[in-house]
Amino acid sequence: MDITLQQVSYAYAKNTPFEKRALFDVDLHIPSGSYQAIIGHTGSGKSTVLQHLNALLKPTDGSIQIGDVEVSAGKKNKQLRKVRQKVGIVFQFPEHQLFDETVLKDIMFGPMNFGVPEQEAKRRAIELVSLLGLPDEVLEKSPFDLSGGQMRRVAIAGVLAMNPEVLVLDEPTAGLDPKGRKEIMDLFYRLHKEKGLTTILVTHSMEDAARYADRIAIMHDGKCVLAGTPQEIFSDEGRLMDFRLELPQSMKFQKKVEQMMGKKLPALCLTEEMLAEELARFLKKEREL
Ligand SMILES: Nc1ncnc2c1ncn2[C@@H]1O[C@H](COP(=O)(O)OP(=O)(O)OP(=O)(O)O)[C@@H](O)[C@H]1O
Repeated sequence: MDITLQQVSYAYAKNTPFEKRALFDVDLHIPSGSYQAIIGHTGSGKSTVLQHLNALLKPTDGSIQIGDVEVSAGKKNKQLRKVRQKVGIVFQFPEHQLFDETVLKDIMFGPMNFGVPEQEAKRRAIELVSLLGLPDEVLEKSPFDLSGGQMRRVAIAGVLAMNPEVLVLDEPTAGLDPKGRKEIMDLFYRLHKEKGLTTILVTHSMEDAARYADRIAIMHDGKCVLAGTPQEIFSDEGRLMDFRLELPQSMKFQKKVEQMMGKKLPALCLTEEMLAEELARFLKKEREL
């Protein structure tokens, strides 16, 4: 399901003394099956864009096409429920939204609320608990008796139980330790690859954007100022600095290595693994000469 923002502008508390314009004429096309990262400094408008992606917010000007549903200013739309079913959002600290007395009931709540039969909702919950690396025993436990990392996984299972076509992730690993972060990010990547799940990641992490995304959009002062592949986005450090952003760590290392060697590596290394491989290839070639 493609998502296209056309000239989207948004103002909070419009027509009040507190009016705050947060988005200005944002154009962005997110093709079905892609992994789109949205990056930008604090207050640049990322969360405001994110809330438009499943029509939690409607543009004050412009329009968004979400699959076959168009959401635009002033237009009443009866299909917003359909959009919310298809576009799942994992908000920051999603465990704050857990509420039911058992993990099983909590995960089943969303799908049953949208008319999925109980047996099917239960089947999904059991499958997802295992997919997220949790033991079966947690199903009958209170979500509030779990560790922070386990609660996060249960909350993610609740979003996945809706079988979304698009998964929107708002800093989904905030507050987790490095191992937990990587496990969760790798899991989302696997779901993206294996199920073709369109994935939209809102993040401050240049590393995650470089490692996982195939497209990156940069938000700056409420505008989408750049969009392209990671190679395109990270090829110009000066431009990134204009938007108060930095290169991913691997590319900073790459620059240091190139300075030490006095030679450039042929490719941009978006991850540390890529840098290690590229360097090994380069040194092998040098030895052969
Ligand atoms: N509920 C709100 N009411 C009024 N202004 C808001 C509200 N939410 C956000 N804003 C303002 O809109 C602008 C964009 O905020 P937004 O939260 O979308 O940025 P962000 O890039 O997600 O920031 P962060 O990285 O800190 O989460 C900011 O100037 C912010 O102060």
